[in-house]
Amino acid sequence: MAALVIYESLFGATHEVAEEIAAGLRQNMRATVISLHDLDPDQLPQSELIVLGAPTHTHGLSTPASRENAALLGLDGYSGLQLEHDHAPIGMAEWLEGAEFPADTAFAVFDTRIRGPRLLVGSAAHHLESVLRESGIELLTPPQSFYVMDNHRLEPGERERARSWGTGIELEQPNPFDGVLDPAPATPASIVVGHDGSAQADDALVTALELATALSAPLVIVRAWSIDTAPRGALFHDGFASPFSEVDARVRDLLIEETQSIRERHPGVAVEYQGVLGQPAEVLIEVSRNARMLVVGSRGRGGFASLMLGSVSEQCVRHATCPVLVVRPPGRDLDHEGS
Ligand SMILES: Cc1cc2nc3c(=O)[nH]c(=O)nc-3n(C[C@H](O)[C@H](O)[C@H](O)COP(=O)(O)O)c2cc1C
Repeated sequence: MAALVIYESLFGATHEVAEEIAAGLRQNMRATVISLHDLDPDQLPQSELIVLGAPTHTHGLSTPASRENAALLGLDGYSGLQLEHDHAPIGMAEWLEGAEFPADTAFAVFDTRIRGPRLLVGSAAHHLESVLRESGIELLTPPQSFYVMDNHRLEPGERERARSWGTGIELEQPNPFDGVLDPAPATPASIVVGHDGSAQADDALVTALELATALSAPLVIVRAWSIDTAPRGALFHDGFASPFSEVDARVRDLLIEETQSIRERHPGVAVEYQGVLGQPAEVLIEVSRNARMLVVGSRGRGGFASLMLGSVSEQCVRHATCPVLVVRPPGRDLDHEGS
């Protein structure tokens, strides 16, 4: 999840607020702060959330004339105010006229202004809201104002308020289970084989490849994963939880790597790989729903314990909707195992 806080600021107050809001946002997502004048348009499509902030000038967003007045104030030497930029050719209103945003971007807006009834002092944030609304964009959260004193500096406590407003902006998180409990079903001509990385899964794979060769059938090799069995380092990066689709891809890569030497013995078989979050039997039954056959090892990584609890192969035999072949390890007598 990434947010971009874009601000316009003449004397620095809106800039300060933008930094605090970004610090708050970082509790939940990555956040970058950028002045309107340094913005690279390529940054816009990379952000799920865009927060826009501007100072209130003459009741709304700044205009060329109001910025000129601000520049005079900043240059008079008495006010103690320093301009953020020597030259600020455009303001938020002008920039928005030419800006293009990806359709699914979420927006929030804020301003800095003098404390007082909005009808009297105006609000750049409300102006921003109506400009965005004209383009069909609705805000994620109501416009927010942060107050400056007569000297244009932030009132005490406003930085803290800005930070907690940032923390409170919540994007609707994509459902991490979207799609994952709905793995792609194998085609009716395919043979599906489960592979959990165990020696017995290798045996099942050898048999499945032999059958696929004999029947000229495509093969789907499936590995189910859970939080406990996900590859090391796949669940988090840079301190953020990876989307499950990314972990699926890592599991799939590992599956390709671990089954390569066996697969190479049957170069004529068309093979597809799937890494899927879910309970192994459920995933295998789902993928093989319409398939020609499901092939599983008699035991997976769970060994004896999983056999006692009802092994994957047993659940597949009971519940799969296609024929199931359970491959015994060569030269072993299952009747006497574990006793
Ligand atoms: C030309 C000019 C016009 C302003 N008009 C308003 C106004 O109508 N309402 C208001 O609340 N503040 C007004 N202000 C005060 C600004 O809101 C204040 O300068 C701003 O919040 C400071 O933010 P900045 O440091 O990021 O530029 C005005 C300031 C300037 C320089």
